[in-house]
Amino acid sequence: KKPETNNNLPPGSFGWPFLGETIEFVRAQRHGAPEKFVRDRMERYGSPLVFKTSLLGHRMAVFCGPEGNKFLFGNENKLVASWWPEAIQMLFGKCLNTSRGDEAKWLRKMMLAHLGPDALSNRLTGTMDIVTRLHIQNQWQGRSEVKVFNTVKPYLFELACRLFLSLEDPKHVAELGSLFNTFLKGLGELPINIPGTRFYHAKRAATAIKKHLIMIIKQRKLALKQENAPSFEDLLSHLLLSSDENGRFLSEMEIANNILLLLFAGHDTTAVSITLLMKGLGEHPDVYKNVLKEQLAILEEKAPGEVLKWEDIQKMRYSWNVVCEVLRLIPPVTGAFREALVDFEYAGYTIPKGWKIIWSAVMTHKEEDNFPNVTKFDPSRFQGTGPTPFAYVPFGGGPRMCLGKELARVQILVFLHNIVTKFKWDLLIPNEKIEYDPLATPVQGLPIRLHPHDI
Ligand code: HEM
Repeated sequence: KKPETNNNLPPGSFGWPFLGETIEFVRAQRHGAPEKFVRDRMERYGSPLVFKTSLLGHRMAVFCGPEGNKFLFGNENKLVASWWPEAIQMLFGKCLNTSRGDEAKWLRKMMLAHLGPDALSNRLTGTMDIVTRLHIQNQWQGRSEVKVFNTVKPYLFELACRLFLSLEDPKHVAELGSLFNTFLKGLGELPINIPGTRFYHAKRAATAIKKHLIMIIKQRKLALKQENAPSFEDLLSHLLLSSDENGRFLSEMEIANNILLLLFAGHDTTAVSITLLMKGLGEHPDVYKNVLKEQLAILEEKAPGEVLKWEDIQKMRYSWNVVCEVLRLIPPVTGAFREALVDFEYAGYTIPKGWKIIWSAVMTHKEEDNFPNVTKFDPSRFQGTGPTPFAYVPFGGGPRMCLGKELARVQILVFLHNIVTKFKWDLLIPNEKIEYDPLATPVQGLPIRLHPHDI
């Protein structure tokens, strides 16, 4: 790297050549306290609004606090644009994650037509309830102990395959699921593509997954051409049939890459969130009782066997506040990256063009200034007007805000409804350690003891 000539850079250190401060950054994540990396440096440099560092081979500026989040979310496509580390870019290929500007806008619009509130309200909520009931019947009922993360992850993957691809064949889903587990392990790595590295295995798994997806895409194309073909109202058909304003359609590989992105984003984050939610409820029996009360009131109004509807989800206000508090204390995603499109000034410092930038949910969520009594588990923080704007950002904000926020809300609440109305549970490992690799996960997968109730 050329030495920096600009002498108005934010305070901070670039650390070791090439490695920079990556080791400290990763160590904080693996110890379950990613905010420590940011907090230590803020203390060292006199609580600046931004500090510099070097991570994953890049010069970076870390923006601290709600003002930083507001600035970055409000300047997307003007001063900054979404950016992901090379390993992620190489594993996903050309897709929404690696797109910017108008291309990203078009992709988001197209996907939101299938994943936004309209689609969820009309069809998807009921489907999720049916799949969830079956899952609980097969994987939870009759068992006295389960590992929550290991149990919900395959179910959420199965659900994502069904919602996005109408793929239901258990053998095919299990095969893809196993490739996915290898793929996920490479996302937080340096892109060193030599046999034996996690990245190398992840790259091979990504190629195999995309091969499967292309085969499914080709079959669907044929099916859509047939007269009297069954109607597939899923994301895949939607991506195949939608073009931009110039009549451009996505190529088969672009569709495969985007579906790979959604399968990843659509199951791993929610599996982690549900696991953390079960942990939170296991630790706070009073909160569990209030959630149960709300969910029973919804259940009592339904005819036997009737599935959940969009209106039922809207009634789960207290339950959603509880989920929000879980995502505040342990945000599954620590934050995300941007790239400076031009040289610009922030908080009196220059951020040079090309530098990468981090916004951090783990930091703002754990600041006493933003959340009084910050370590207390208190869902009532989300009543009324809620937290300070831009302090609570588990899904990001602005034009690149999480595309699956609504889908995640429905997935989590549908699961919560079904699980609390059937079971109470105890945590078998109190204070089980959480590790970020790259998402927040209890190291033993959260083993619990189940106590079914008769309702
Ligand atoms: C509780 C669960 C979830 C959390 C905490 C979460 C969090 C996030 C975060 C922090 C970002 C980065 C935003 C940024 O770059 O500023 C993001 C992006 C994204 N999420 Fe989620 N997510 C969740 C669930 C989902 C689901 C269920 C989907 C499925 C469809 C999804 C799809 C995406 C996509 C496609 C992006 C990229 C958006 C873009 O670049 O424009 N997420 N998510």
